[in-house]
Amino acid sequence: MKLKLDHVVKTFKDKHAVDGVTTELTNGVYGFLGANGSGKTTLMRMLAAVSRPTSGTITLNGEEIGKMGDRYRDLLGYLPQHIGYYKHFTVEKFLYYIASLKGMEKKAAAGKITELIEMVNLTEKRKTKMGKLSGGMKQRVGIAQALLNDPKILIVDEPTAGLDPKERIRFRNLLAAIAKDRIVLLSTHIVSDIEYIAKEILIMRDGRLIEKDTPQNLVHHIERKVWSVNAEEAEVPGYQASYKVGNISRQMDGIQLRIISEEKPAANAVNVPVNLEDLYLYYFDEEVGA
Ligand SMILES: Nc1ncnc2c1ncn2[C@@H]1O[C@H](COP(=O)(O)OP(=O)(O)OP(=O)(O)O)[C@@H](O)[C@H]1O
Repeated sequence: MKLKLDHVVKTFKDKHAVDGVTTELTNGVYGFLGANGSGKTTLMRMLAAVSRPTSGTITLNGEEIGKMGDRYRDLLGYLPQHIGYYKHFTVEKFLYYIASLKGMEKKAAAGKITELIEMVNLTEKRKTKMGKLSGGMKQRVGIAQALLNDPKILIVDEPTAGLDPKERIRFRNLLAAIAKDRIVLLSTHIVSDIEYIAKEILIMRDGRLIEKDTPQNLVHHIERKVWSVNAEEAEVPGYQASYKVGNISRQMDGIQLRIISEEKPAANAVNVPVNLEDLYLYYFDEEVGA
């Protein structure tokens, strides 16, 4: 299966929220990484056929998704950034409700719901009201509802916002397992969400796709640009003014700064192994995602 984007643009008045994205996606997890406002949600909504491109095309195996109508929706599972959960519904009732909206027969839905509740590890909570679940549990119900129709394309927009680290790991593992024979598109600004599971990372900035590569290649790309520097407290502001500074660790014998720089930033600077958070800092000159 191949999802192809060709010069996709979405404009709101004179704002180019998505500005000419061209790429191809096949089975596996793709992590869309970008700062707030970089256009991830706008792109996800177009991929979910909730909105249409202002110009450009999105095709699935050569057919424009906007023209496929229900045939596309039947292949699609979508967990939007904000989803209404009906807090008085139990987990099970909520899933039956979504299944009926998707046009599933009750009998088929029953088997699928049991299977999915098990898969997202909520069997003990199936009779619990949605309002009583933690954020992570709600997101897992969100994934379950998106998987009801056994979609071949799963789109999840910022799924880990508000989850604690343990819930994030669980969610990540769940997506990795799901992605075996599906296209999974995940948008996030948290590097660790996709570090281990993404086949490729797509970096978005100002509506544009500025990089698309495997995590390993992206890291390799900045290999000689990540430095560790020993400094005195008084030197820290100077480094911060001149360089992109990541971690600052204060130790017994001084301060260690992690610096992203094309050139060696100090005589005592040494190159250190790169991680994806360095990548985020390299591309987005701002605070590193949690
Ligand atoms: N309906 C709209 N009307 C006007 N501007 C919009 C609309 N939707 C998005 N935008 C603008 O388009 C840009 C991209 O927004 P988008 O929500 O796609 O970014 P994002 O990367 O998903 O950010 P976030 O993580 O904050 O959701 C932003 O500047 C946003 O203000």
